Amino acid sequence: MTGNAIEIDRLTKTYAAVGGEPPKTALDGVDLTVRAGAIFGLLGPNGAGKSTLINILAGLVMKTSGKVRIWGFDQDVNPRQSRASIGVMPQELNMDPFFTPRQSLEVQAGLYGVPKRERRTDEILETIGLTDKASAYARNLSGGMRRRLLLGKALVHRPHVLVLDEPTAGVDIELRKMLWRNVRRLNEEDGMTIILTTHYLEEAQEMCDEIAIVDRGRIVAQDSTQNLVGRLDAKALVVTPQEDTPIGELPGLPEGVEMSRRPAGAVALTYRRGEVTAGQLLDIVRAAGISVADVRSEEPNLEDAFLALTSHADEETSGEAGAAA
Ligand SMILES: Nc1ncnc2c1ncn2[C@@H]1O[C@H](COP(=O)(O)OP(=O)(O)OP(=O)(O)O)[C@@H](O)[C@H]1O
Repeated sequence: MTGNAIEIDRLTKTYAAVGGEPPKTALDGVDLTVRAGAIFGLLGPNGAGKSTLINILAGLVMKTSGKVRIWGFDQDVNPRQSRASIGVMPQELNMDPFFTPRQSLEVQAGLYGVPKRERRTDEILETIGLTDKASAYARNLSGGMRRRLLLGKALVHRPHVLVLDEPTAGVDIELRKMLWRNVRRLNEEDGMTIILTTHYLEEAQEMCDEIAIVDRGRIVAQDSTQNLVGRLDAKALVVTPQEDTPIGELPGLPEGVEMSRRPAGAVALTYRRGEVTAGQLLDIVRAAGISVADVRSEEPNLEDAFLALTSHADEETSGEAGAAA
């Protein structure tokens, strides 16, 4: 497919009231598209609605309203085809302790209606590095092995779209590397579209070519990783003055340059690339009679972008959110 792997229009989910708790709106009008062939990151603070979104894609949670299309198939119109187009590696490790990895993969393939001759159980066992544990009971597998088995189960029906919900939460470095190697290979060699949630921003920055940030049930940003990082106040020049020339006001700062205070009398001047240069800012500082003791430049990263978009500082004090980048 050359178009979009996922198209979501005005998706809402309200969980019904339970035990004195009011109803909870977990998704509030989400519009989201994921390009076929992308490695797409879904980021957001705890409780933002990421799992709800993924579980709706997986067909595990019923949406309240809105449209979901997976690989071109509308979930309401073609539920079987849309379900067959997606594989989900869930967060939790619940699996039947009396199944071996081989049996688990076979049962899963059966559930998806994959004919026996088309099953790729050995190949998947090899991919997830469980060939020598193929006949061990799941209860005897380590946490890392169980997680790999969950990945294997998500692959039995050769889905076009693979969704990974926090795949590397709490796993060791070896397993994390192995998972990412597999994900990259599935994306590059098999052309699989990958959607993942992670709390590790560095990982998202490294792995994903596109990212959506979810906050309180809404998408607050969706862009290429590069643009997302670059579109916030792109750089900050941190200037520390000599003690005898503290920095007060800085007349002549161009519009769009923000000044925020740092420890030891320093200030951070946040500016956008292309609009002004560090040299011009330093000239303005010197023209204000300030002797510069130290100057350094800060590059933004995904964490800055994330914090600026989800910090909610705008509710209390307007305009502070992006100033620390
Ligand atoms: N079954 C449920 N019944 C009622 N409320 C729920 C249910 N599942 C989730 N919620 C609520 O919906 C909101 C979104 O939860 P969700 O699990 O989708 O967030 P998340 O972004 O995946 O968070 P985390 O990163 O902690 O997994 C939260 O306020 C949560 O308490």
